[in-house]
Amino acid sequence: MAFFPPPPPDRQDRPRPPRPRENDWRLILKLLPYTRRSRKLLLWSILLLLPVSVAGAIQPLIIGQAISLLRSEAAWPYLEKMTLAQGLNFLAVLLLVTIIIRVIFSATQGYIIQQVGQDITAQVRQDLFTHITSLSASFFDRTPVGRLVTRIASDVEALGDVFASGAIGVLSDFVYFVVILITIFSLQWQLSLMLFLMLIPVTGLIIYFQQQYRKANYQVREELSQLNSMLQENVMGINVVQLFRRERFNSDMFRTINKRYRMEVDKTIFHDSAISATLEWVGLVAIAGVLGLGGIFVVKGMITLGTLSAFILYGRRLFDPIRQFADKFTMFQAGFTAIERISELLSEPIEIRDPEIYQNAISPGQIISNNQQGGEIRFENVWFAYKAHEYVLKNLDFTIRPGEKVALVGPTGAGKSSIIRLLCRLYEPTKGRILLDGIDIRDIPQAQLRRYIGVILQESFLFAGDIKRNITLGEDYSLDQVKEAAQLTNINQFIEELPQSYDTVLRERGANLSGGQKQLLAFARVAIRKPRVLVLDEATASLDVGTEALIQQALEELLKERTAIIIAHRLSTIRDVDRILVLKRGELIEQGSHEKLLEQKGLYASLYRLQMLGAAELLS
Ligand SMILES: Nc1ncnc2c1ncn2[C@@H]1O[C@H](COP(=O)(O)OP(=O)(O)OP(=O)(O)O)[C@@H](O)[C@H]1O
Repeated sequence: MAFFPPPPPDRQDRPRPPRPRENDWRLILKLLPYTRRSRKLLLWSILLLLPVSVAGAIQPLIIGQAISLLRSEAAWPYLEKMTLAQGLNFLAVLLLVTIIIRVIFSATQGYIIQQVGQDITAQVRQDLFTHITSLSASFFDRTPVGRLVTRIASDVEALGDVFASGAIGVLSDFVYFVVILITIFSLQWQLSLMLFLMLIPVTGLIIYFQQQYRKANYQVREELSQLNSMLQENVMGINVVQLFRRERFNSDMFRTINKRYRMEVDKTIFHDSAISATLEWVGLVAIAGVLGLGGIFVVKGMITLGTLSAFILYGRRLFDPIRQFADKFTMFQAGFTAIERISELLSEPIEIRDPEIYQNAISPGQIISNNQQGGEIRFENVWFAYKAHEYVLKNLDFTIRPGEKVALVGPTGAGKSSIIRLLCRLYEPTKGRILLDGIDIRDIPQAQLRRYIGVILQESFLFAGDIKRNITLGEDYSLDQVKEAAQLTNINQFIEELPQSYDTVLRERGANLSGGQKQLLAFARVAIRKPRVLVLDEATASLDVGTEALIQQALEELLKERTAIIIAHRLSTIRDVDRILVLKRGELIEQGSHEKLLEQKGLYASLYRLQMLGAAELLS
């Protein structure tokens, strides 16, 4: 059986309803540490807000003054001292200056903020990657890969958008809004008050639509994760899909999820459009109001036509930041959803940790005395359950001596692979403990533990990249060491016959190699690390007879003076091991040499007889 088991069936279930949401402010606070590195740049972009807003806010005032000049109404005192042409020229230059300030400063601010946004996004992406790769195997049992990919890719992207154009944009809209409010109230309070009062229903609507949009958006992201999971699963399992003619069936399933996704997206579009339309409408009503009330004031001589013109422009500009906020709001809400989902993932506990006090951690080799070889494995009353109370390993208690070769045998699902997963600390025992050379494996740093134990699975994963890197896996080994390992595992000749030898690039998952070649590479990968304990989980099952002969020879070399645990369904391949442990439903029911177990006439003997019978029938 494969080392990493298939996902439990409930994995593809419909998304769980969203958890109770965290307060938006608390979500933003979670991001604050990420801004630390960019503090200076952020400060600069905030400082630029004021000149940009003031320059924007005085433009209607300048236009109003120009109209007052043209109509010979009261204007600013120093304008009245000038001729009409001088006054208009002065106002035109002033307007130009405000435009230039706005263009230059906003562009600079935009550039700075994009940089900060990208920096923060990169940090979050990195943290997520590091965190995800540190999570235990049980987390991956319950989380579809597509969901993780969505979080690292599109959720982080949505977060980046918030920073790149949203966060400071909203702040700048707010500052602009406040500066305009102060300006208009100092110009004419009745008209200003009317404009201000119109903002109250708008705010109410924004809050309502914000909530609706947020809900819909959370579902959109969940459905997108489902969509990606399904896509990923179908691509990974494309052979099965095609061999079993599941194309149409899977396509129908995909259509259902796709439809659900589209329906959720429709909801977000509805709320998004509703808010823009409402704002547009309220903005127009506000201008009509200003015209009506302002017209009366002009007739009564309370204000000049210049001031009224300025107010009409302000009417639009006051709603501009709100309209822009509404536009960004979509992105902002998507960003909040993204932060929520990302922080959910970041707060996923790392269950398997290195010992607290790292310095005190011991490596198994350290305690081996000179006359001892090392590599003793001891399971001490080990119980283990993937799901609470459903024990798949029950009270296992055995010792494997240094250098001993032990085979694990038992029917499917007996718990053989689980034993190995516990030994490598991919999972922790529910009860009991596992000792390596007398040390609890929880006290051994994981890096050392994994170096001490070399595991070869039935199907080894190869990465896209060259052959050498697939053997070294990024560690510091010389080409000679790589060659030596390849020679030991009989794959050297094959590699050297390739056009680029050790630099030959493998496609993703080693798609350009045969199953046997992949397996031989996996052997080399372990051989170069010279582990004390060797674990083979059905490692030779996928090899043809010729390759197996090659491997058998390599194995003999590899197994010399090493402790080894071998899982093999073909019992003929494990006859020569020192001891066979027979498992049934998680319990150790027999142990001994091949001959001794045959004499016992227990489960092993009947399994062996069955296999021999099968082989004889095949031969006849
Ligand atoms: N990730 C998992 N989550 C839940 N249950 C699991 C998981 N992996 C395995 N199991 C269950 O644990 C039991 C033991 O599985 P294990 O893979 O250890 O068996 P095995 O003896 O290696 O089987 P095989 O001979 O088929 O490889 C099985 O009943 C299996 O269904």
